[in-house]
Amino acid sequence: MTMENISANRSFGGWQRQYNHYSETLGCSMRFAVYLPPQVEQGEHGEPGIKVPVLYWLSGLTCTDENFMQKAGAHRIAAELGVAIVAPDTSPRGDGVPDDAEGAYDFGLGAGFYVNATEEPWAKHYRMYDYIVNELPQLVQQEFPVTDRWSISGHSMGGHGALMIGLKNPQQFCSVSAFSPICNPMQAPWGQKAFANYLGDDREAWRQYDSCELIKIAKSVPPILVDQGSDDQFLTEQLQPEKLVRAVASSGLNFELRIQPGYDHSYYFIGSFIEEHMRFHASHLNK
Ligand SMILES: N[C@@H](CCC(=O)N[C@@H](CSC=O)C(=O)NCC(=O)O)C(=O)O
Repeated sequence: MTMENISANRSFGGWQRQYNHYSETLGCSMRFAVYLPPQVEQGEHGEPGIKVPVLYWLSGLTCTDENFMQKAGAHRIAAELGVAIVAPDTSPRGDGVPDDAEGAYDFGLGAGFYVNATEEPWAKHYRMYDYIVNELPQLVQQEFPVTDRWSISGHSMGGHGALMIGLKNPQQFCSVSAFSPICNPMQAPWGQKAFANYLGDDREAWRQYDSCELIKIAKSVPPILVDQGSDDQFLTEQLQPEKLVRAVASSGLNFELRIQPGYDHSYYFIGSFIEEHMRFHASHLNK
């Protein structure tokens, strides 16, 4: 696996970098961003750098690897805690990758929904589940000074991705968190559109990617933290956190959902609580 460094910026004593690489899983060139905290270069007293744990961040509809890194304000706290952040793109892209005919923001490019598509013309490239769970972590482990302690978080479509991937891979992630996740995509317009196109009409095939369905059958899951703004414009129709609460009820799982009064769906909300999520993840990554 080879990759090309396309940007590098000093940030809070560490480095924000972007890379291009050819993804065999997705059949196209992909860009991702990584924040490496100062600890990888040098210890506090001049001792050699160390390997650090990783937080994978999955972004929402219309995003690339850049939204979170530029808008969330996570670098300062990642630098303090000694946690690397990896932010992939939200779909395959490039020549030959099909898009929604109308260029809709909620399907196709920028809207991979973190599933492995089985329907044409999507099945060849739209394999974001395998990319996030397998190919990208392998590349990150190979190329960066990181440990095998990983957590996962995300926003909206990426919140769905983080919850779903964490629930399906409890051994791989030390903790899971989400901002404003699409909790029950099988029952939400964004999810129904994506799943019908990527997975076909058989709703049984949708269950494997729906957090509410997965949580009902989960035996052990990593600790989960969810934040949801009470004034989120997508709350009732698309996000439906009450369904997640209902699915978790009486399960005994380590799960907390907090409704944050007055907050909306934007990165101002993420920026307001990212420090708490980073500290939550660090407490589990460093166990
Ligand atoms: N119509 C809007 C919708 C796009 C939007 O709100 N995207 C959110 C994620 S929504 C769920 O996955 C987002 O994170 N946008 C990027 C940002 O930097 O705010 C539109 O087309 O803008």
